[in-house]
Amino acid sequence: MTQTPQPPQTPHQPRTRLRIGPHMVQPPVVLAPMAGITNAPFRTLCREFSGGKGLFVSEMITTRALVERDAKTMRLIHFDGSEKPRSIQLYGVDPTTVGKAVQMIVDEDLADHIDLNFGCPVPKVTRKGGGSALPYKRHLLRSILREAVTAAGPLPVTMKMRKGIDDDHITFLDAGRIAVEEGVTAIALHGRTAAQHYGGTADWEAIARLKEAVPEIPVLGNGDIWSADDAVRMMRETGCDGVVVGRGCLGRPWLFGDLVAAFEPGSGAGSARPTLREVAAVMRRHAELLAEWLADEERGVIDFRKHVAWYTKGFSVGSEMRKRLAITSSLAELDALLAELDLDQEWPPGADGPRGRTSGRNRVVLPDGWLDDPYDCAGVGADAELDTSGG
Ligand SMILES: Cc1cc2nc3c(=O)[nH]c(=O)nc-3n(C[C@H](O)[C@H](O)[C@H](O)COP(=O)(O)O)c2cc1C
Repeated sequence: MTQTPQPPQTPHQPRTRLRIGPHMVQPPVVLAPMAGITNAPFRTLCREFSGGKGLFVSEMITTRALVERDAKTMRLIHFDGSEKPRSIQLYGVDPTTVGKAVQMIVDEDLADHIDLNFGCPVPKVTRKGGGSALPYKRHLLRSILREAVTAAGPLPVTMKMRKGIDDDHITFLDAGRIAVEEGVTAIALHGRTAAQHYGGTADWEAIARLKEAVPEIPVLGNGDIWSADDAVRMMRETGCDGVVVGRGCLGRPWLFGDLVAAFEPGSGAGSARPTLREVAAVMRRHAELLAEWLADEERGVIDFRKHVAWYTKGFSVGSEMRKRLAITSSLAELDALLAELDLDQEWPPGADGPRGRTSGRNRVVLPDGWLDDPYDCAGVGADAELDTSGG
């Protein structure tokens, strides 16, 4: 893919490796777990661009569905044979169920790394005290981490969280200390509160503060990395040990190649600027991988539809064609439509920068009295696990 040359790296080269338990992640770049997105096909695409370097976290798996061996969940935990380490993200609200899910992963050799999600801001979940509302209850957080780490044995357990519920109820520093005390291996911090949802800009200063507060373990910074330069800058500015990249990869899996290159000393790497022809080839591959994974071409192509707008962002494709692309249900149909595009278009400057969810929200819906006492022994109902839309 066409590269735009960049100035050489400054002498302040950020660290180039990250240890997650026994796993060396080199360079220290992690694909953020994204429900409905980071399934095995998408991880494969990103790995193809990164040359296999980096860490690629699965979609969020709810612990109850896992222990109940729900059929869809069992498919979601599928890893390609070449994925090493296999990194799975769990979301659970009940310490016992989380422990059982982790035990199952260990006993059945389902993964090599477990990440726990405490960042989900959706009202359906926070209303019950789950997701990003949960770390406010320090004892419950501690119990979940303890059960997970104990059951995991030698498998590293990491956690991913937001800054807190809102600016008046910040939890990440307490949660970080609790995580260290309970033997968590690394922490990823998305520099937003639940109240911010995806609005505003991520607070990288909070990442720096967490790094100071938990010097014992690696801190991974997350939020608003849209280019490889952003990743390098976040590491420099915050002192974090690695970066977690989410929305920047939507419809842009080649960003992973840029990220890896940016950490290769003296690479002078730039950013991939694919033509629409190159983008179309990636779209075709993505749809094909989904069809193979689902063992059903129609379902695969239908699942691919959500990616169309991200892949074509900024290109002159026309709203009519975008609509037609978003209702395809076979690879042949997709091929025919892609062939109709003006494939010689250069990468449009407008396609850099933010993409995916960007909206804010002001109020976090919580259970009655949730904020009264951070140290009570609150539990959270199993229905707080019902939502699977992620983080
Ligand atoms: C579509 C979508 C799904 C997500 N699903 C999850 C998830 O399952 N687990 C999780 O911890 N975070 C999830 N997130 C949050 C991301 O992992 C990440 O923290 C967030 O997007 C901020 O990083 P970014 O600015 O690089 O996108 C999701 C985000 C998006 C946009």
